[in-house]
Amino acid sequence: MSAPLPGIVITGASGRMGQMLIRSVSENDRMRLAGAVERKGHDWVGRDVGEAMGGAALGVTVTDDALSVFAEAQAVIDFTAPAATVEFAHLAAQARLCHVIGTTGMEEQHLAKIQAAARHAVIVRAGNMSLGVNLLTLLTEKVARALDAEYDIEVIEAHHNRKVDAPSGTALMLGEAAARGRGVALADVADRGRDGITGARQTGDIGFAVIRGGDIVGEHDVMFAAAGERITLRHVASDRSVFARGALKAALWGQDKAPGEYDMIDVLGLRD
Ligand SMILES: NC(=O)C1=CN([C@@H]2O[C@H](COP(=O)(O)OP(=O)(O)OC[C@H]3O[C@@H](n4cnc5c(N)ncnc54)[C@H](OP(=O)(O)O)[C@@H]3O)[C@@H](O)[C@H]2O)C=CC1
Ligand SMILES: O=C(O)C1=N[C@H](C(=O)O)C[C@H](O)C1
Repeated sequence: MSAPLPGIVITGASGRMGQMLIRSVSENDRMRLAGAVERKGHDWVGRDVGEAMGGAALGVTVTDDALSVFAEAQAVIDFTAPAATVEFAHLAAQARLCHVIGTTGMEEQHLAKIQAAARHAVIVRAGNMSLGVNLLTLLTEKVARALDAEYDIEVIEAHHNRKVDAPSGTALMLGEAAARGRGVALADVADRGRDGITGARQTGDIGFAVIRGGDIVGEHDVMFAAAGERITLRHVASDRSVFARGALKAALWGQDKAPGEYDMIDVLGLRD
């Protein structure tokens, strides 16, 4: 008899990523959809998640009781909001299932709680789950290491008009990679908001610029600008399925790992 397929729970089921993940999990023959979670009072709670999405029934009823579905599953994929993710991390640690976190906009207080939860369960967290962006972080680090501070580093990101956090999680990942390449701490050199008489750019700063508009899925440039030349590394996501693909891979990868916090570089086997 073959082993049962790992059961996957999706939180924030009605969201842009939630719906993409429900579709991806239910179409994947290496896993089964084990639950769909929405917040208390949401009008999807109590409905079949496939029907709530406007399609065929999937045999999974949306619940607001996360722990009840976590207890019967092997992984939860969570693209929601920082406060919700901290709560889910606590429940996932209780149920000892793998928690894949795509949520961005985390502050220190959220990260500390997630780190505590990772003592009891596997957590895979990344501001961007796509293969392309994770490769781009490695390239960014390498280019930043090769160039001196005469090359001004600017990270430019563009997203849809519903996005609530800025700079994006991906932009911050790329900024961290550039800072690592330079051998500095991003917190010491990040320039995140320019407006008015800002003074000239400080040598060594890593600047961030943010665009919000329409239905842009996610675009990121890392620019290295010097006198007489400019290098730009670019990633363009045109479909959210690239994020879902990485998240599903992470959920399977996490099944036999020891408790701890991991990222997509671990999942993709790209760590030196
Ligand atoms: N790491 C990656 O690769 C990617 C990360 N993201 C990140 O994922 C997150 C979600 O993005 P997106 O899908 O576009 O956002 P949406 O706003 O479309 O979806 C968020 C979902 O989470 C739900 N939610 C919020 N709080 C709770 C809660 N307490 N309990 C249950 N559900 C809750 C929302 O419900 P409600 O509508 O009721 O508020 C909503 O359904 C963002 O942080 C985004 O930056 C996005 C794409 C890729
Ligand atoms: O909110 C989004 O949409 C996205 N968020 C992530 C981020 O903050 O970088 C990843 C992706 O760019 C889409």
